[in-house]
Amino acid sequence: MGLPDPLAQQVLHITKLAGDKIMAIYEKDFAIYEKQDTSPLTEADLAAHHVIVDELKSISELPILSEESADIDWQERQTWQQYWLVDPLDGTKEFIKKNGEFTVNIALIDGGKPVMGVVYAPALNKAYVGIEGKGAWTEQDGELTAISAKVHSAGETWKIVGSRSHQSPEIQNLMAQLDGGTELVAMGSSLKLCLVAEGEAHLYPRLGPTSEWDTGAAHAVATAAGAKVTVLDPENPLDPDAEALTYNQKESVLNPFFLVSA
Ligand SMILES: Nc1ncnc2c1ncn2[C@@H]1O[C@H](COP(=O)(O)O)[C@@H](OP(=O)(O)O)[C@H]1O
Ligand SMILES: [Mg+2]
Repeated sequence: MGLPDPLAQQVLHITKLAGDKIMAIYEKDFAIYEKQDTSPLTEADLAAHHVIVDELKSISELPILSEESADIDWQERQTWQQYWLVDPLDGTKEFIKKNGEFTVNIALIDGGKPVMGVVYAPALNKAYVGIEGKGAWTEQDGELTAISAKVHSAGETWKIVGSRSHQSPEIQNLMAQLDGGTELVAMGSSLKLCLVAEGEAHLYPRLGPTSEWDTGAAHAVATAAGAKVTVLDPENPLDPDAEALTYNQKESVLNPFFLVSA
């Protein structure tokens, strides 16, 4: 049985096409690039971007905002009710380090909210899909498995997702406010939000810069799996009334700090 939404099925297919382009470059010996002007990262990023844009245009007339073509006027973006938000290759450090934790990200945003998203990690052969009101799944070798965020229960060790690339005193501070032990789970790219979506972690506090395309798709997966993605105030990191993270509501595409919580 496939996904309960033909559009999501098509988007999943598109992320796979982009993943194939990325893997063809990832599997090369990066040393061959030393004598060229280009880098494997740029080549993989652009190859994925082009296939995603071509394929999305063939199935939909909605505008596309991709990290690789993000110079679209705020004047124009303000007119968008729905659009595709794309990060063709998230986790560039992970790609270069060859640890496999990089992703292809496509989100459908409607009225500032991610309503459908696919995150595909080609090197891990694993995809995450979230569809508002219908649920969230992982997909591996054609097999779909429903996922859901798992709320922390009393006495359990808090599993907190952290960046492989940066740590901060604010995160230490947040961890000090939690009752019970804490364990840090390291992960690269948008897979960090997916860990909360699939119940492998309770919290992902992001106290560092990200852009909207870094989070849109995984945000859709997380919320469809029952998690929350809210704006994080470092002074009050566990505020139960924190507002949802939104998209395309301001000129800058930078996200505020945010918290993903099961
Ligand atoms: N100064 C900055 N401004 C905007 N985004 C930034 C940033 N520094 C890091 N990021 C974002 O954080 C992501 C890496 O996060 P992490 O280290 O947690 O995996 C990067 O994704 P890319 O790898 O796609 O560039 C990048 O988009
Ligand atoms: Mg990115």
